[in-house]
Amino acid sequence: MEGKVDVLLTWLKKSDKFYIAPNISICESPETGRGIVLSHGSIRKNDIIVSVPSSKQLNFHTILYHISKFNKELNIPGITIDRKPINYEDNIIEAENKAWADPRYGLYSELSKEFLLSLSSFQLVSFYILVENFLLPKWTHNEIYSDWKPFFDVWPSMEELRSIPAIWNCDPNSRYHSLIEYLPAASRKHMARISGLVREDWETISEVVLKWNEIYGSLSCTKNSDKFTSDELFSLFVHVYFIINSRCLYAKIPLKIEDSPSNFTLVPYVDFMNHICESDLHCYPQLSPQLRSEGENIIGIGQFTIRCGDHLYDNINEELFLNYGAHSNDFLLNEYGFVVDGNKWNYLDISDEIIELIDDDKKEVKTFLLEHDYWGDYTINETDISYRIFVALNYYVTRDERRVRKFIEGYISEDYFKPKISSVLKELLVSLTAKYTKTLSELTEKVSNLENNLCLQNLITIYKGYIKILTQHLQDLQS
Ligand SMILES: C[S@@+](CC[C@H](N)C(=O)[O-])C[C@H]1O[C@@H](n2cnc3c(N)ncnc32)[C@H](O)[C@@H]1O
Repeated sequence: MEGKVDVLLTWLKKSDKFYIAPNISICESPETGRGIVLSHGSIRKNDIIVSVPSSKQLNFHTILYHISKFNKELNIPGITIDRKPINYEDNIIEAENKAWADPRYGLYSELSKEFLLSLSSFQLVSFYILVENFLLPKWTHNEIYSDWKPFFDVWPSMEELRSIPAIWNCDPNSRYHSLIEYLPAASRKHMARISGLVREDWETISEVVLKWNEIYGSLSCTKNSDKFTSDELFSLFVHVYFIINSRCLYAKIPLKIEDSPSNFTLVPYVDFMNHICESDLHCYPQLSPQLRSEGENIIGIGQFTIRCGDHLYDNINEELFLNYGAHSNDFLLNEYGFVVDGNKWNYLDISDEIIELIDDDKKEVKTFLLEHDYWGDYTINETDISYRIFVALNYYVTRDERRVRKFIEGYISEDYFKPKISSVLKELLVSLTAKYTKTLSELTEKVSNLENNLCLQNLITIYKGYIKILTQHLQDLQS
């Protein structure tokens, strides 16, 4: 990887707008992959760690710009190449000549402005990466590579992404499909939602990808060898999808402001930063708008800079971190494929268990809770049992509409209901603890029989986190 990082830096340094602190470097570990570390000296508050020009980022705008290098009719003022009026005949001859050398002239010219603008960021970025990183080298017998190759080459392999549950579910080649049954309910729901998005996005772009694969893969003289099978293409798409999902950084995309999941950019080198649970302490991102000088072609959305937060980095080899958000282990596992021991943002979603307990035949409890907007979404974190759980149990146990309403309105405190609901609550927490302890021991036994157990270890960490939360509240109830 060291050589690939050097190539990446050489590529980035071609832009005089790229800056990198002289005292950082890349480290690599089997648990966290690549990360940025301090190599000497110190880095203090507001120091710039790395700053990447707009033109070196991959996002909805820069991709449209690059496609317009090949598709001369793609014209979106301020985003695509600012062209002089074109002579159509010359243009066709030029395109035909170039198409022999680089298939992108022909292919990207097939993409209409309407089609491109109708795609979400995820769809356009994954489509573009799939073509540039995988299809182009295959079709051209490794003669033509994308300009983004130095960036692509430092991304994780599919094997490195193996602990993401939606990959176990979507990728027909995944060896971890059997682990799905051990996913906690929250993770299972999250996995199902992401799997749905993967399939939806594939549905949208696959028509063009499969068609191009047919046409260009068949031009070869080496019998079909340049064609991917549709399963291979889908696997590659899944790989690309999770590279994007685990590395994208929030950034406003002017063409996609209304579609919040589309507001992201991929930023080389910045995407080596690993996550830390503490928020507002470590490094932080800044996006400065593009300044346009006269006659200059503007590419992209703005310079992306990472600065040092309050934490002083002054230990050699100390890792520089970014906080990806206040995320629980269920969230981190599903979006990024890792978990953190003792993650303070962990919580437990016990909606299914509470609903099973309180949903009586007459639907009396459900009707009351629905009417007051307290049906479902019942969670517990390290410090609190959610107010919603108290409302639900208070009504389930007492059926005292008047007093529960007053509790909802804040006129009656928890102290009135606590003695009434404590045995039901305790029973529930005890049974959940027993359930998770059983799953934990099954997983622990399984893990000892497996060579490569990262995926199982992650699940074990999640269940240990749940048991810790439950034990804490049981102790509180006992005291
Ligand atoms: C934005 S990338 C960070 C760079 C990444 N380590 C690499 O090798 O390229 C996010 C990925 O890094 C890994 N990662 C980030 N923070 C981590 C952490 N605290 N513990 C374990 N893995 C982490 C996960 O694989 C995650 O999907």
